[in-house]
Amino acid sequence: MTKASRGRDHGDLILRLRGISKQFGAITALEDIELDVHAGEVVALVGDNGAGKSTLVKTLAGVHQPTAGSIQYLGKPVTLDTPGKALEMGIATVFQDLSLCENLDVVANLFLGHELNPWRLNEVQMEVRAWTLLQELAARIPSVREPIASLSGGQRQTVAIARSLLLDPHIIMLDEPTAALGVAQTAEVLNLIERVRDRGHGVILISHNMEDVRAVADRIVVLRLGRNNGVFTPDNTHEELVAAITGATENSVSRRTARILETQGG
Ligand SMILES: Nc1ncnc2c1ncn2[C@@H]1O[C@H](COP(=O)(O)OP(=O)(O)OP(=O)(O)O)[C@@H](O)[C@H]1O
Repeated sequence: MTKASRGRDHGDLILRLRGISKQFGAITALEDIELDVHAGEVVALVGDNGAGKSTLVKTLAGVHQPTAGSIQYLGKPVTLDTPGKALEMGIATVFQDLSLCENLDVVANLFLGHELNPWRLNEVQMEVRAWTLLQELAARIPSVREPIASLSGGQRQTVAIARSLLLDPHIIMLDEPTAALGVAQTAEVLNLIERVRDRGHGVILISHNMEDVRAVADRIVVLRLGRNNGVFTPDNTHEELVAAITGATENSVSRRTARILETQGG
């Protein structure tokens, strides 16, 4: 679980996508996508409905195979054939449905699917490990013996994120982690994302909420109609982001660009 176990340093390039395209029959979901993710950074992936965010995440999660392009992972070209392979290589995904078992407690959910793990932990060891991890993440879970059904939306998201960290992934992808959460719970999840980043994981955050994105992202990658449409930082204005997302031509960015061109033109 330690950083050293995967030999990762903040700033290391973990993932590099070049020219990634994905066709579903006649539909082009992704075209010529570029994306870099470094250790210890939060890259937000934003775009309107149908922009290709889910397709890109599923491609990295080993669910979809790209039709064209290359994926470099830790400096080597890789093929992510299956979800199992992506996970094993250190690319974890927390999908929107969270895949938690309502009737099981936090410990059971954390270790669900890890039955074939090398640790072979007993109940007590699992409980200790669950507590340690949640404490490291400063997660506000009342008790690890609490069934998921009694937790809030933010706490469920926390459990799902903690579970994905058990195998110490290099990359963790979060699909709309704050959707349907209230203000306080959203703040809790955003804090958690920062702590995940501080542990040196590369975080890919999909969100429709620009406030959340601007609060935690180091870089904001905009997709539009399946293509890259700019890389921004939280220093960019809301209008600039919205313009890139919607492709609006008459907006502050286009006006500013026009002014600059006019000045340069004399
Ligand atoms: N399995 C599939 N078969 C056919 N077309 C698909 C499939 N999955 C996605 N698409 C299409 O690919 C395009 C990109 O969809 P995708 O779900 O990746 O967008 P998105 O940015 O995640 O949108 P949303 O925010 O609505 O989830 C859309 O036109 C969609 O209809």
